[in-house]
Amino acid sequence: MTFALENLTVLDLTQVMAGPYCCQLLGDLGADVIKVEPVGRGDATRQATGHRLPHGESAAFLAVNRNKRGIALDLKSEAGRETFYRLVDEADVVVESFRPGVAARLGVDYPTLRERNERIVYASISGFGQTGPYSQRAGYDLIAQAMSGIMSVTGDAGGPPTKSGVPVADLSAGLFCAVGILSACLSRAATGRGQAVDTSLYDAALALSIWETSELWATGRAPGRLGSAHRVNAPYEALPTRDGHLTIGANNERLWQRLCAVLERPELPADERFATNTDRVRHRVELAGELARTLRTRDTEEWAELLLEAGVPVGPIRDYAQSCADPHTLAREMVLELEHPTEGTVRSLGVPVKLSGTPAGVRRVAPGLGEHTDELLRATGRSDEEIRALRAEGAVE
Ligand SMILES: CC(C)(COP(=O)(O)OP(=O)(O)OC[C@H]1O[C@@H](n2cnc3c(N)ncnc32)[C@H](O)[C@@H]1OP(=O)(O)O)[C@@H](O)C(=O)NCCC(=O)NCCSC(=O)C(=O)O
Repeated sequence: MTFALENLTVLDLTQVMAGPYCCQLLGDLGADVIKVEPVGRGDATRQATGHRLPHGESAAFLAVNRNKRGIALDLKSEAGRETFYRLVDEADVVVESFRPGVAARLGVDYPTLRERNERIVYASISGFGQTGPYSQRAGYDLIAQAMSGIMSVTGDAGGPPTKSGVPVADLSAGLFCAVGILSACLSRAATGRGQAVDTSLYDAALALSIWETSELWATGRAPGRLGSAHRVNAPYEALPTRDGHLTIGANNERLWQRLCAVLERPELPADERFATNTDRVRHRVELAGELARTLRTRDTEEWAELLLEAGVPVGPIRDYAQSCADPHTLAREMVLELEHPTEGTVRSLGVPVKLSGTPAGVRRVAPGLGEHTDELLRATGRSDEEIRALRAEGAVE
């Protein structure tokens, strides 16, 4: 076996980011992912205004659709739907991220597909889930971050509500969905039956809010914004140096003592305001002021070197140009260079899970719209003549 999921066939009906990211992850781990897109336009991200590579490809589309083959089907036509059903007969997993109700209208909902293939694992990603008062609403990452509470705790105290810089609701919905799919596949190995997997951006965003909800339930008060600081540990935040900021995470007694030793501030651990972690959290602003007073005497790099030598977890704040060029990033294969047929060399993020026996890998760049339509139709038993007829009636592209 070369790849962990090489025996898994996934039909990817998803669009934009959360669903495509989930399916790409399965593809990175070796699944045969077949992206099924509408004829003519494809996934909205192909067209969306956004960053274009020199020959016109959407950078965002390429970023979440590698390791997939592509077929374009008009699921509103009978022939297109029948073609999809043939793919379902041979597939293990279907993933969709339509607005709830759309899959049923298209005839690709779970009850319909289960009739064709009772082993199918059917995963849905939606804004708010398949049940509950908001289930019929469309959803985006921004809305989930707002309504879950994430925006109320992001940003500086006293500042405006802020969205996380990366779409955490989308990405975590994709990740939770992948965990759900793999769990359902393991369960199917024992029972022979598939099941539905229901994940949403909203549930995922709330599920990430571990410290925040534990604070709410422990204190009875909704937590507020803390900038870069931690809710229950101190010192643990970005602190100013002579030329910038350094993030310092000295959130146990040993690390706290070492930090004070490197800063040559032995009076701080003796100060009763800072005696225990609870005291330090309570007096966090004063503590940050004390630490900043010393940290401002040297540059970020100098402090980082001294503190790392003492084993204190610290790091400078960098932009993506810096992090992507870091030798450590490259050593961990977290930036890959792939060959695209029209764009030449394109960069892509590496896979953050390293499997020792069946390592994940990138086998192909994102497909063009309908790039593998013919080969996939042939695999479902269609003759060249039938393929021509399907294409002529607009059922496939
Ligand atoms: C993303 C959306 C808001 C986009 O809304 P819409 O543009 O209205 O798309 P919908 O899903 O409702 O439906 C798309 C329409 O395309 C039709 N459709 C889709 N595929 C096909 C094919 N293959 N053939 C024919 N027709 C098709 C489908 O029937 C619908 O038409 P009709 O049948 O005629 O209605 C919604 O899909 C949604 O809430 N999705 C779930 C959550 C999600 O994944 N959100 C985006 C995460 S990314 C994100 O947040 C971010 O990047 O930021």
